[in-house]
Amino acid sequence: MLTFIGLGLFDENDISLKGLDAVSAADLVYAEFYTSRLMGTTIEKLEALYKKPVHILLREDVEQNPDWMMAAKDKNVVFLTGGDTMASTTHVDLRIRAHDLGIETKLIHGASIISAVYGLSGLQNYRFGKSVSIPFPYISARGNRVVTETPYDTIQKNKENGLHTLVFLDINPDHGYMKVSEALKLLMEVEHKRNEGVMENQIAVGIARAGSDDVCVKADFAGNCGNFDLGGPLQILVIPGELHFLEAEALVKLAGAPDCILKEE
Ligand SMILES: C[S@@+](CC[C@H](N)C(=O)[O-])C[C@H]1O[C@@H](n2cnc3c(N)ncnc32)[C@H](O)[C@@H]1O
Repeated sequence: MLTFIGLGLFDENDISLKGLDAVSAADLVYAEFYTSRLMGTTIEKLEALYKKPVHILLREDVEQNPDWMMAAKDKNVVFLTGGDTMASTTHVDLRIRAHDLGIETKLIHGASIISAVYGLSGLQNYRFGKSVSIPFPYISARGNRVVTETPYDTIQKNKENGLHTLVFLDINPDHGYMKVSEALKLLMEVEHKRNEGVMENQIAVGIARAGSDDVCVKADFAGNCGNFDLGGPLQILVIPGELHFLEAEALVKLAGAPDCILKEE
């Protein structure tokens, strides 16, 4: 049996009791932390809680050579991830691979950043369009710095349909954890390059450290990048589309957005 377990949002105590029982009963424990991280804990703390070793998988172990899962044919193997267990396509792919190998699978869910965003911002889940990820800029083969423009386009398309965009921020071994302020600067860079003037006067919502006691939620105009200094990681960004009056009220009262967004209604 291969059991996929979501660890929740912040530290070792965010796992469900069901999840903890499954880890305690497991013969082998694997985890990946490249799609998300639990910033409030360490591998040592997880191992102390589970009373067994946790084997950390690299991206290639998960996406290219998941041969470790063969043990699940006759053992209880658990696979741990930050957040919920199936919130990334990678994990669905892994489950399908297990199915094709004749391995039985089971899911034990955890709190996800996706639903935490709705609660923390007051933005309603049915008003979100396609989500997007912003990667760190990279240097092309010709030596140019390249800023990916797809996130900007997706945000504009969602906005045309009145929809909000959830923007995941890059976690990268070389660059670290992207912050909301950096993401906004990258979006603004695309905007200036295209000479379009919509982003600056657009409300943005930044959320940092969801699930911790130190959670921070801030809404302001995207042009005020300096007001989005939210402290440490992890961070996530939302670019709202049309605001329902309750959503606008929540952003003003719960996230410090300027009052003028209420007058737009
Ligand atoms: C690709 S998503 C993976 C989502 C995860 N499987 C889940 O269900 O929560 C990871 C991104 O979500 C955001 N994120 C995840 N946990 C977060 C947290 N506790 N607070 C703020 N942002 C978070 C970050 O932008 C991070 O790079």
